[in-house]
Amino acid sequence: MSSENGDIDDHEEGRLPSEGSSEADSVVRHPKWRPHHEIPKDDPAFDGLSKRSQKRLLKQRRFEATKDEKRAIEKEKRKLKKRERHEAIVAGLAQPPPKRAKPEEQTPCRVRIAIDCAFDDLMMDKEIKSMLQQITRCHSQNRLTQHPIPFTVTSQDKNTSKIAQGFKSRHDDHSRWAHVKWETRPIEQIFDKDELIYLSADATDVCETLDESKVYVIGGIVDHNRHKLLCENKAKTLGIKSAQLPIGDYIKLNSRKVLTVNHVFEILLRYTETHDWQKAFLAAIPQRKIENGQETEAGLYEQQEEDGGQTGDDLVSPGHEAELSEP
Ligand SMILES: C[S@@+](CC[C@H](N)C(=O)[O-])C[C@H]1O[C@@H](n2cnc3c(N)ncnc32)[C@H](O)[C@@H]1O
Repeated sequence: MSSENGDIDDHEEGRLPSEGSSEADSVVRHPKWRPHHEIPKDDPAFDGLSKRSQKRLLKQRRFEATKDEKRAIEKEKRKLKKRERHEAIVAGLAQPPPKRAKPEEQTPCRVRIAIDCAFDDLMMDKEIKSMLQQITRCHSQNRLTQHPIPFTVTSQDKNTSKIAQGFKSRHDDHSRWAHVKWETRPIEQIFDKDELIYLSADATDVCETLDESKVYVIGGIVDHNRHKLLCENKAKTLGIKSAQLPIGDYIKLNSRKVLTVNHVFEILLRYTETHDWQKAFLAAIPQRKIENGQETEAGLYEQQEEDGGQTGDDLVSPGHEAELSEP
């Protein structure tokens, strides 16, 4: 962009700084282009690295340098949101979040869910972390309702499962969570194939209702769609029926309809309460993911989360938001 005196604006993103060369002035770079001189020449950590690795290291350093500041900003934002929500509740403009139910006073649903955690090897460490948080959130949702859905987390051998090890290192007393079973065996060894329905956004069949004699399997993976058709293919290989949620019949999403484990879990939970898919989707899927700004209630219960006040969205690491909508 030319400034008033006709010079090239060096700050315009994607354009080379003016260095007197008319050729350089006319070259338009990719918006993510940054000058190479940012890579420190006298830092031995960069020696011998490929350009790509140098950039990665630089990016990591920038991230480390700004991490605390960004966290503090996020914390402030959360505080503000919490205050706003409180004020809205006091003013009668929003509903107070439901209270946690005591396990002994809850009546579990007959519908069952299994979270198939046999995909550790396909996830990076931060994705494993995200998976732990998503499972925690499923449990948190169960604690807020009178009729929780019992769920089994499968493939949880403590010697081989990164998820099991992750929970252990968090000193979480997860093994005592109400309405949750931790199974070392894989799904196909625990349940009869006939009672299993593998949920998959890629399935041809659509889940019209929830059948109390079935176990609905959610693929316990955060993969940002690197592994396309993963669960659909697994269901086929095991000879298990698969089905997708009827999202398209009720709401329009801004992007693809692959959801996170906790969102799928919450949709099923809300459906068992209301028997209304539309209400279930609007209650569980974040507003920004829904086209035409249909009012959602997603996040209404966030304050009561056990996972450090994180919202479902927070559970997705930066740059990985795609999976909410999905990749
Ligand atoms: C992040 S997704 C996994 C995506 C993975 N690439 C795949 O192909 O299965 C996590 C799980 O949520 C469930 N899920 C997500 N979106 C769904 C949808 N629209 N319908 C049914 N199940 C869905 C599936 O069980 C899926 O395995």
